Amino acid sequence: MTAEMIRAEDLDVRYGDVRVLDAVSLAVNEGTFIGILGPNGCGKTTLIRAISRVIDPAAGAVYVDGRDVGEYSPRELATRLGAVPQETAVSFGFTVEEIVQMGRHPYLGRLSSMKEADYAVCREAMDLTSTTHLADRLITEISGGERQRVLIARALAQQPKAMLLDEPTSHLDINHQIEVLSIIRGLTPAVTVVAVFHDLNLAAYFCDRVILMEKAKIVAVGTPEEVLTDANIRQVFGVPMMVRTHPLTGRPYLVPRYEPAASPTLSGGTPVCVHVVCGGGTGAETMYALSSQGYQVTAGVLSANDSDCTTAEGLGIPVVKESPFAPISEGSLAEYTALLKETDAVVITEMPIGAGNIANLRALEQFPALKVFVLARDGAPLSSRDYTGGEATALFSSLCRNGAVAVRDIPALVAHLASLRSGTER
Ligand SMILES: Nc1ncnc2c1ncn2[C@@H]1O[C@H](COP(=O)(O)OP(=O)(O)OP(=O)(O)O)[C@@H](O)[C@H]1O
Repeated sequence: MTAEMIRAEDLDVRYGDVRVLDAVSLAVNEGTFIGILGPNGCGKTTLIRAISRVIDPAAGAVYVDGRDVGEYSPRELATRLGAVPQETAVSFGFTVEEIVQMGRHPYLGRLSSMKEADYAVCREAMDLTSTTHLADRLITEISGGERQRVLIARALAQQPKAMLLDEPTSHLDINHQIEVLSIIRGLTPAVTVVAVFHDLNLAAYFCDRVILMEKAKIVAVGTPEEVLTDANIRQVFGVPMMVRTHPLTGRPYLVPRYEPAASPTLSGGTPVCVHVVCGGGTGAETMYALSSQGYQVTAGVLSANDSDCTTAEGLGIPVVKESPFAPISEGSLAEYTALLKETDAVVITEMPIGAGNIANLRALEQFPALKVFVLARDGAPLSSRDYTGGEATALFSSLCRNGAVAVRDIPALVAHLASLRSGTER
């Protein structure tokens, strides 16, 4: 069984009357990389500080490597826990090399000085963090990002069994974010790592497990897949997200989207429904724009491996799906026509039309009263996308005779839909 490196039990921390940690418990297994996430002010730094005994909790206990932190001398604790604080302002007058060498203090006797082995550990720590070239510079005269890497080097020089890092990448550019987190990741499993993150995607990629905090409490713990769900992020940060699996890493990645404004309604008070007929990525922008503005969007029929299908699902849009490369089946067609009966308008994007999806257009002929908008953002003639030998072009002509409206861009589409909403176009 994996041993626990850090255990916190029922931690309570207050500042005056304000409780900033409320009965927080957590267990961190040896050798893992845990990310702590949560909105500003929820207590992430306080939790890190309480674990490293920078602050004393009003109640609760912390165990590091099987012992109550209160039983360690500060020196002993420093050989178990290396802390990299959020605040990177450090004392005036020290060189980078001296700052890193401070990491060896827990190993030195009161009067003993650094030995070759201690210098070697410091050199390695500086090497790992790409700070060797800064050795003689004053800590006050380097950039925030460089300082952050120096403080990581100092913590590494402590050769701790666990590292606690408070936003270790907050001052780093993307290159150094990845470099530093790769270094930290590389420390595991020899070192256990607990790090506060603001970037959900970096946490999703680098961490084995994540902890999600909200208002002084932990609200979710688990793998990034388990914790970083749209529902959890929406609850804690109030931001709706599209959660996908990164095609290259297999890890979740999150893209924020706008919370729909108050749902537009038809004059009768019901939400405006818009069905998007799309494919091959031509529908993403339309679905996103309309759902962001509170329209009740549906989509399809789409092949299950079409990127528009993935987008619809990511946006929580009901979508009629068909098996990849199969023609539209009777079942899908029935689902599609059921949606058409309920919708207020249909938008056709600039998708290529072939034998696989022509049924999407044929079905529209059964609903001559339906308001149809044809997006023509690329200005290309329909014939250039018609792979049906002319049937699609003929169907479009017929739709236009029935009053389908060509719109040149999404703002124009939204303007039409808004007049639908106000009842002037019905
Ligand atoms: N020394 C202090 N005195 C009084 N209140 C404090 C002190 N330090 C933090 N707080 C308050 O405690 C709460 C938690 O702060 P903490 O720094 O732990 O949050 P955080 O989740 O790390 O936030 P951020 O993401 O902004 O860094 C906040 O409301 C903060 O204002």
